[in-house]
Amino acid sequence: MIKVLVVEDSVTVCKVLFHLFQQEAGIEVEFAKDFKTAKALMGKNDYFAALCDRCLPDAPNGEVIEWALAKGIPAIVLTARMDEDERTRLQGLGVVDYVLKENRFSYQYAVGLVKRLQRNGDYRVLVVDDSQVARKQVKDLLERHQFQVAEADSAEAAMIQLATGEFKLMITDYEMPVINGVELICKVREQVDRDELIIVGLSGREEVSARFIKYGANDFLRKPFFAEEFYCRINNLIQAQELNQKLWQRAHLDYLTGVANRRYLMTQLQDHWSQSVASGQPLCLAMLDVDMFKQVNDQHGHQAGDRVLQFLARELSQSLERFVVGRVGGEEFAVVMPGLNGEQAWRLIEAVRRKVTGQPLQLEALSLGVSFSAGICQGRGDDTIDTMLRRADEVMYQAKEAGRNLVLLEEESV
Ligand SMILES: Nc1nc2c(ncn2[C@@H]2O[C@H](COP(=O)(O)OP(=O)(O)OP(=O)(O)O)[C@@H](O)[C@H]2O)c(=O)[nH]1
Repeated sequence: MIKVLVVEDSVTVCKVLFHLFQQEAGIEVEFAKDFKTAKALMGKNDYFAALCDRCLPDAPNGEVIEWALAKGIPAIVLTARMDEDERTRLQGLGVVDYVLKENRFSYQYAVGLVKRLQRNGDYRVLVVDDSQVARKQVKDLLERHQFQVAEADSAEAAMIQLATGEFKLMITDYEMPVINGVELICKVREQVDRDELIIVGLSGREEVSARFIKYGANDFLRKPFFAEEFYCRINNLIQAQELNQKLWQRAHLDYLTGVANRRYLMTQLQDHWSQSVASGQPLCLAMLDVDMFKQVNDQHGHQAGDRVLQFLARELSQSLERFVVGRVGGEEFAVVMPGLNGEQAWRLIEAVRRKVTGQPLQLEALSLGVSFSAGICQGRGDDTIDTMLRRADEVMYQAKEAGRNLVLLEEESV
């Protein structure tokens, strides 16, 4: 939970912001109607950010903004008017942004900005430039928007840092000794695609801008650039990437449990099977079905049934981190286990069965015992993914017939 302070003397603006913040989980908002109250609150509370009215009865010239910044609180300015001089002055002070109090979209933008800053805190950015002064300028801008920033003074140093795979964004200059920014992008793109790492090129040379994009940058900025444009571009790129990730998740993951959906599991199974055939490494497939699941729904309701599915999916994902877990039907899950032979796969799934049956699921006052039956087969030379699925399914039904709460390995896979 983060705490945000709104310093604003207009009751209407406070009401609108209160309403908008209330819809956001994880943000607590406090209000101060004047500079004096704001100072007292900032003195005793830790604020993640402050939305500060530029003109208050007891602070008509943005004094509250400077006060918040001096306390290390990121400040977003609320203002009725803005001109070029004031914009430059505010940027110089180091504010996050300013919001013109025009309409409800302005306030939505302000609330969205707080959420953006909160998420930015999880993102690492690499700034690549041989000039320390230029690196510092970009780093300062990024830190103002809460990004975690690392620096590299050459393309070679950047490649080493990028190998950690921790970065969301790289901002690179063009002109650097030995390897320039465009060459760096070419090298990076051999390993990491546009969805995994956003790259922005910086250059004062017009002809370089297009080359940045052609060779794999997501965007570029001409130097010298305005801080406001810099932030708009970076935020847009990150929002687009977040949206892509959301779309990817919707297309590939099961909405209820968060594990792979049927289609994604099938493509993963196909890929792993092709690799297994090519490498000669074993591949096992397990099909799991919750026992007496209809009874759970009938006796305790559909919601309780959903909780059982979520519980099992969580247990499977946690215990089988290295493998692909998917929900392939109502109460049916599958696990793709490359590199394991039948015995090894059986031991692993059996360990999960013991763990699941050993800890009843607590649903408020209700304690629900959950168990599953599973069938495992190891891929053979003449298999397709369909024959593997059929064989694992058949063994799973044998486990059901044998009394449930049982993991069986296909005889031929022993
Ligand atoms: N809560 C919930 N139930 C689901 C979902 N999808 C399928 N089901 C239910 O899963 C149940 C499956 O029941 P059955 O196939 O008869 O199997 P079972 O009761 O688990 O019995 P055995 O498999 O023989 O142990 C049905 O009642 C479906 O309505 C879901 O997403 N949520």
